[in-house]
Amino acid sequence: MSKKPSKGILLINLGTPDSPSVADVRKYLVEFLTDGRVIDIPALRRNLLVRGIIAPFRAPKSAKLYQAIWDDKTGSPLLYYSELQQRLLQEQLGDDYHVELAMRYQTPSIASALANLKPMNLESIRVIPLFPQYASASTGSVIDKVMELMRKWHTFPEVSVVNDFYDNEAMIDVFVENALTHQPETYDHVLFSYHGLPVRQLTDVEASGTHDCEKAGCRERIAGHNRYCYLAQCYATTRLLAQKLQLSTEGYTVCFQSRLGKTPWIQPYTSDVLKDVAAKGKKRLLVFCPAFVSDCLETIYEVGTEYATEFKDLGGEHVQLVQSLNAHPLWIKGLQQLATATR
Ligand SMILES: C=CC1=C(C)c2cc3[nH]c(cc4nc(cc5[nH]c(cc1n2)c(C)c5CCC(=O)O)C(CCC(=O)O)=C4C)c(C)c3C=C
Ligand SMILES: [Fe+2]
Ligand SMILES: [Fe+2]
Repeated sequence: MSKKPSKGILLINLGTPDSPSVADVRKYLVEFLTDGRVIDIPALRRNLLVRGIIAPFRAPKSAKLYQAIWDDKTGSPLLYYSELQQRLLQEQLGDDYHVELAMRYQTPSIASALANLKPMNLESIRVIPLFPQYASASTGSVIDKVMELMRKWHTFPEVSVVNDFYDNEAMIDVFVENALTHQPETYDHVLFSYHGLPVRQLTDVEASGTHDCEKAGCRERIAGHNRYCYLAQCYATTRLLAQKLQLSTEGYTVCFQSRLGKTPWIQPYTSDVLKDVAAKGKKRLLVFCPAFVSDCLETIYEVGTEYATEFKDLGGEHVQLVQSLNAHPLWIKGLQQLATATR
């Protein structure tokens, strides 16, 4: 007879449309982009902008991109790999644990995952937002939503949250192992391309509300004052990867992709870096996307197709995306460590 679980683990990733149809992509974009932590402008303006302009114009274009990465059998790569991670982590943790998966936007929802966990009368629930580096727009939004929903519970198990894991050893080792399958020494340059963010979303990283990455030295070090700065965490992840790969500082560049809108986002932008490295005569690029634990639209399409085409148009020869952590057994061990560690 199998034991009743006493501990709950809630894995939460960003979310993906239910299908690559324009209607489902529009529904996804509306839910995602009307989140005040993602587009951090006053609610009325945000709603008008997203519902009236961004979603109607972006949905048909994004739907085409989703159609390009959608698998006939397994659907969205992000959901496919997230479900695999949930299943494999459950197998790894055994009967004492119950592992749920949720998406911040669309399905499976955080509300449904919590509704599954609530009647289990668990001793503890650990929430693991699947974003290695902390940002208010990603991890912050997940925690906000979980708190909003759990606030209504009458009794609480012991609740804990993993707020970041930018230096997780298993994560670093899997990216390195995946890169080694491509013989990194045969590339002219390495890019570490992270998801971008509007610069203004980093000012509240310090309680004064005046955090400035250049003054705080976020590209060089991570310490108490910039502990929760997304940019500082991206550079810290990069230093660990570069060290393990024995890359010289001239051999790689950190950059930020997926910019939306006209306000300044954190720089350098990946598309500008592609121009720079092409102008320097580099022909073969190896690209890591260490802000994602699963391959998704931003890795498979934006890097693997869009940036690869852009680079070739600039005179480059080849862009090789390093596969994400996906269902790598060592990453499942990394998840197990995040699920069980007390730190
Ligand atoms: C203001 C806009 C956006 C912010 C801020 C933002 C932050 C952010 N996003 C991720 C992770 C993912 N984003 C993905 C897709 C995606 N992101 C935005 C916009 C912002 N993201 C849009 C509009 C989209 C949809 C696709 C498109 O239309 O271009 C994905 C992929 C999802 C998938 O289905 O495959 C991920 C993952 C992080 C980690 C983050 C903050 C650091
Ligand atoms: Fe995004
Ligand atoms: Fe910073």
